[in-house]
Amino acid sequence: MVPMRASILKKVKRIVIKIGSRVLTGDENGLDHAFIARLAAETASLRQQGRQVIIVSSGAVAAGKRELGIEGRPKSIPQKQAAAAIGQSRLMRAYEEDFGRFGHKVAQILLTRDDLANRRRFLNARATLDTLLDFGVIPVINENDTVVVDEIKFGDNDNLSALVTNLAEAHLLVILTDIDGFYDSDPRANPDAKLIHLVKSITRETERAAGDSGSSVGTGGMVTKLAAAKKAGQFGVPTLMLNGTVPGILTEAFAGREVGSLFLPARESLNRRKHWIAHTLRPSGRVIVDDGARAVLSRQGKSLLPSGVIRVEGEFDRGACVRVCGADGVEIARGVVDYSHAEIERILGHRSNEIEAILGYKYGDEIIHRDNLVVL
Ligand SMILES: Nc1ncnc2c1ncn2[C@@H]1O[C@H](COP(=O)(O)OP(=O)(O)O)[C@@H](O)[C@H]1O
Ligand SMILES: N[C@@H](CCC(=O)OP(=O)(O)O)C(=O)O
Repeated sequence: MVPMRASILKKVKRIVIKIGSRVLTGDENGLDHAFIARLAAETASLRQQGRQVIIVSSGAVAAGKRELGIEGRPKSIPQKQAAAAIGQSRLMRAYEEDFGRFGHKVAQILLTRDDLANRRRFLNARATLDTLLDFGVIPVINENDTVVVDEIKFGDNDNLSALVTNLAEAHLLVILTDIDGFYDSDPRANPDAKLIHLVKSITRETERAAGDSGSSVGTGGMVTKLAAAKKAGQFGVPTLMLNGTVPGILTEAFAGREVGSLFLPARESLNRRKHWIAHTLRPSGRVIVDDGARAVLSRQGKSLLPSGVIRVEGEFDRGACVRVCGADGVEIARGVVDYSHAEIERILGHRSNEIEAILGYKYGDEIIHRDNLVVL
C-alpha cells in the first residue's frame, strides 16, 4: 500500500461519496441499475469496516429525461425541473431497492443553497444528518432541482458535495466520475494526457488542466471537481477521485491500491465557520478598502476597521456576508459585517472611537471582526 494514502484512508470514518450523472446513467439515457447494485455492495463493505457513508447523488435530470422522452439536453429550465421531479423518485426507488438487499435503509435529503446559507437551517440539517447516521441510515442528498432558481442554486453537485463535507464534518470526499481521475490535460482533447495519482496542492497550473464536461447530463466537468476538492481541502479534508464505472473501484481504493487521484488538503485549513462564510454564504454587497487595510488584512489577519474603508456598494444589513475588495476591485476577503451598508457609509474613513458619536450607538470597533473574515 502507498504509505501516505494508507495512513489517510485508514483514519477515515465518515465519507461523502459524490456520484456524477455520467456514472449513474452509463449511456446518458436512464439509470444504470447494474451500477447502483454494485455501489450498494461496495457501500455495504465500507459499512462493515465501521465507516459511515453519505451519498451525494446526481442523476435526477438524466433519469427523468428518458421518462419524458427528451433527447439531448433539456431545452428549457422548466423542462429540466420537470425531468428532475420525475427522475428523483426513480433514483430513490433504485437506491432503496438495491441498498435494501444489503439490509441498508436510505433517506432522501433535497437541499438548496439557501438551506445551508442560513445558519439555523444549516445546524438543523446537520442535526438531521447526524440522527440518520446514528440510526445507521445512508443519506442520499441531491440539489432540490425542481424548485431551485439561480439565486439559491449550488450550481453543480461537485460544489454541493464539498459543502456537505463541511456540513457533515466528514473525513473524506470521494468523487465518482466516468474517468480514471485527474489528468494533466483533458483526455478528450489530448490522447497523451497523463493521470496524476497525487495532487499535493491545487495551483493555477492544476486548474488550467481542467476542462468542461462535454456531456448532455454532467455539469461542470473537471473544473467543478477541482473547485470541490479545493473547498474540501480548505476544510482539512482530502478528496479521492475515482472512476465509478470500474467495478470494485471503491473496495480497491480502500484496500490501498493506487487508483484514481488523491488531492491532499491545504496545510492551513479554515475552521468550520470560516469555511461556511467563504463558501456557503452568498455575498450581498462589496466593501472597498484602501491599500493600508488591504495589506493588514492579507498579511496580518487583522479585523477590518472603518478607517480603512473607502466605499460601500450594494445594500445589506448587519450580519450579511460581503466581499472585501481592493481599490482595483479585486476581491481579497469575504466576511460577515457588524454594520449595515447605511451605517458603514456614515462611519467609513473614521476612527473606531468616533463610531458612537456619529451613529449614536456602537456594536463594536470593527466593520468585520477577524473571526468573521476569511482572506481569499
Ligand atoms: N484534466 C482532466 N482530467 C480528467 N477529465 C477531464 C479533464 N478535463 C476535462 N475532463 C472531462 O470531465 C469529465 C467528467 O466531468 P462530468 O462530465 O461533469 O462528469 P460527472 O457527471 O461525473 O460530474 C470527464 O469525462 C472528462 O471528459
Ligand atoms: N442535480 C442534478 C445534477 C447536477 C450535476 O452537478 O450533475 P453532475 O455534474 O453529473 O454531478 C441531477 O440530479 O440531475
